[in-house]
Amino acid sequence: MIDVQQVTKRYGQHTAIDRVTFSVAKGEVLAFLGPNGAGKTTTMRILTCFLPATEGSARIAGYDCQDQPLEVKRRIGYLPETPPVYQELTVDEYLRFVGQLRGLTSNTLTAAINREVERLGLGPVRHRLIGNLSRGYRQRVGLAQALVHDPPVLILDEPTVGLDPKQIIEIRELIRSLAGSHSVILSTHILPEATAVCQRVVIISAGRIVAEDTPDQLSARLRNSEKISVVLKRPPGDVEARFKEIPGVQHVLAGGEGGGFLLESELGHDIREDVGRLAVNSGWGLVELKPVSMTLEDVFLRLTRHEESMGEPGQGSGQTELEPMERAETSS
Ligand SMILES: Nc1ncnc2c1ncn2[C@@H]1O[C@H](COP(=O)(O)OP(=O)(O)OP(=O)(O)O)[C@@H](O)[C@H]1O
Repeated sequence: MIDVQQVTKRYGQHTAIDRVTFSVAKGEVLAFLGPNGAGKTTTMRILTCFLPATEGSARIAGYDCQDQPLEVKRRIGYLPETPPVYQELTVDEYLRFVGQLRGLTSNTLTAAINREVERLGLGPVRHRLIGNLSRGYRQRVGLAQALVHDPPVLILDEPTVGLDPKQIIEIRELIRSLAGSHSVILSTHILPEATAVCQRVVIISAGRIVAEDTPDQLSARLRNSEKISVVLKRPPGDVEARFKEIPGVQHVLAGGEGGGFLLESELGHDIREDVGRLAVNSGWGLVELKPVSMTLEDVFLRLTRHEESMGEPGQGSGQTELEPMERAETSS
């Protein structure tokens, strides 16, 4: 239903997204997960025909976002980060206005408005001015305008930002209820939101897709490698290379201050004895050696943390961040 192939967007010299490729099946809810500035809004804007891609192709229901924007727009509902509502209209008036823009007429229009008012629990406020509504209600009105023409595809950009916990739960439930009947892309920087609401997660970092899977599979991959934490008082300069010589060690990460290292090995390959022996025999001052478990959150942070330290996508260190997931893939 949504097909994005090798899409790149450059703003002048700055590459905002770099060869982004993913697809969303009919009735599927996909999370587009990434930290601020990763390129989520840029991708949403290309899909909704607000921006042309510099390279690559984006298609919705078979129509090209660049060449057939009217056909695409007929088939999508879009909720941008800030809901596009008119404060001086009532909810009813606004939905009527949007419905008419979407080409709905008389009976169909009234039925569509009633359907969305019911679906979004807007009954108590339908005759109130939007400007006087709480942020949660305004967000629901934003969703109602995206749904009023009953599009097969919904594109939601950070739909729960700024809402209170109760409102967040309500909006998430609503999005979940759209699965099956609608194809949805939900852009978010909140990992639990992605895993709670979506059937599949695409993780974007510095304009590149760094992982794509179901929430369960992403977690399962974590269990496919073993990790130990090692702390040394006197690590030598070539400690990482020395650790890598141990059979089964796949990856060594320097863990910040205090001589800490994270070693990853194949599932079922217990490297603790070899690591301990090497550290003790070499006089490195072994003070800690323990297994660690990583959560999905840890992996997300590792996949995306270079965001702060690197700018342009495609310039080097992003590859290092990719390795843990790629390695997990080969061992699963
Ligand atoms: N019009 C623009 N001109 C120049 N650079 C831009 C423009 N819009 C976005 N960018 C840059 O492109 C990159 C991606 O921005 P984008 O808004 O798509 O990220 P995002 O993942 O949606 O982040 P956020 O959640 O903060 O909105 C950022 O580095 C941003 O500064």
